[in-house]
Amino acid sequence: MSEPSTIRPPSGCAVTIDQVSKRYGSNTVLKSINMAIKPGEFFTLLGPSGCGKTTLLRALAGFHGIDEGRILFNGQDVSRTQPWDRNIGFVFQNYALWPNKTVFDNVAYGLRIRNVPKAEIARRVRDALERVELRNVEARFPGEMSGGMQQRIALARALVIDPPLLLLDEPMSNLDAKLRVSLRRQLRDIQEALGVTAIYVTHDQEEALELSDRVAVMQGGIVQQLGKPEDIYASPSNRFVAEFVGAANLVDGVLREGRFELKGGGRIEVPDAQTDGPATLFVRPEGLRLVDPHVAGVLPGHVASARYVGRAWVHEVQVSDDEILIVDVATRIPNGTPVGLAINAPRFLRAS
Ligand SMILES: Nc1ncnc2c1ncn2[C@@H]1O[C@H](COP(=O)(O)OP(=O)(O)OP(=O)(O)O)[C@@H](O)[C@H]1O
Repeated sequence: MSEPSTIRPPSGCAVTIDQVSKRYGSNTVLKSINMAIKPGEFFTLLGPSGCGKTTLLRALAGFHGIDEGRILFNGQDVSRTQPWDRNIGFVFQNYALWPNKTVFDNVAYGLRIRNVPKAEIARRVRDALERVELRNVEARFPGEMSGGMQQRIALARALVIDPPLLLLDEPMSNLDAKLRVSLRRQLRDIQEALGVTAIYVTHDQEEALELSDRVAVMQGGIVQQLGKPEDIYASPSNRFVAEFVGAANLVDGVLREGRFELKGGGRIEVPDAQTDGPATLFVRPEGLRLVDPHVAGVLPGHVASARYVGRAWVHEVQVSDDEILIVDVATRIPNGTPVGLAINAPRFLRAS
């Protein structure tokens, strides 16, 4: 093992992932990953099950090694540094609290192994619990507490050592929807107040978009797109990203002289389209408007179905035998009604 190299800058640390690859036998689960995460950034690894996001997070923590590449904290190579010398806070999906230890002992653990004096431990445990808005719970046991409280204790335990880097592996996935939303906000407030760098793993696109400064969308051990939530949502770089980060209409066809001709028939005016040729139209449901089908340049169709999702009625509009587009509308329109579709901001992906 190399000499102890506890990395402890005053606030959030910069994380560089440089050409990192990881194999399990013949299965390469991380393929030359490159990322530069800024100090104090809230950065999310988003992707479906098996894409490699947990493997990457655990490699950052030092829980397992990497086969190629380097991991740098504030410019310092930690690829071979043991987990306890990386000085990171880690929050697990299942909380990983010790059931037979009190809340105090759970939170104090990281300080005790660092030989912090007793009085300071008491103060820092109290401060960490207050930070997650838990008071008078030190003597209780995790099993007596709700899932949301247990996750806040796990967060307090990660933060008590004052880490420059906080790693979180699907920490909300066992909680109900309402609690997830309130905990998200609390987590983001705490992260910003402390200035700690956070790297968060999730398969929940809504969570990723709401929480993050930047998101890396992963699939098959590769980063498909890395950017700000609004850019990834509005301008996905390919079909996978378009479909993974929200509802998407993706329609194959040909661009010709300011019009998009759908493969299955029908056309729509797209005066700003730059190039002609085969293309895939990409538009979110909220980017389509229902208009009079007789207006020139709109795509005619009829309402095939509608379902209520709270914020809107999601309508399916049949525009050809094998093409259905989805559009958000404030009120329900009966099935079979002839409608026209107009596009607010069409974008085109390379043809597939
Ligand atoms: N210890 C291991 N031994 C062998 N293969 C593994 C091991 N851990 C993970 N894998 C494989 O590596 C790939 C990536 O797994 P990983 O857990 O990183 O994905 P993930 O995106 O986090 O998915 P999930 O959300 O389901 O945890 C998967 O194919 C998985 O089966």
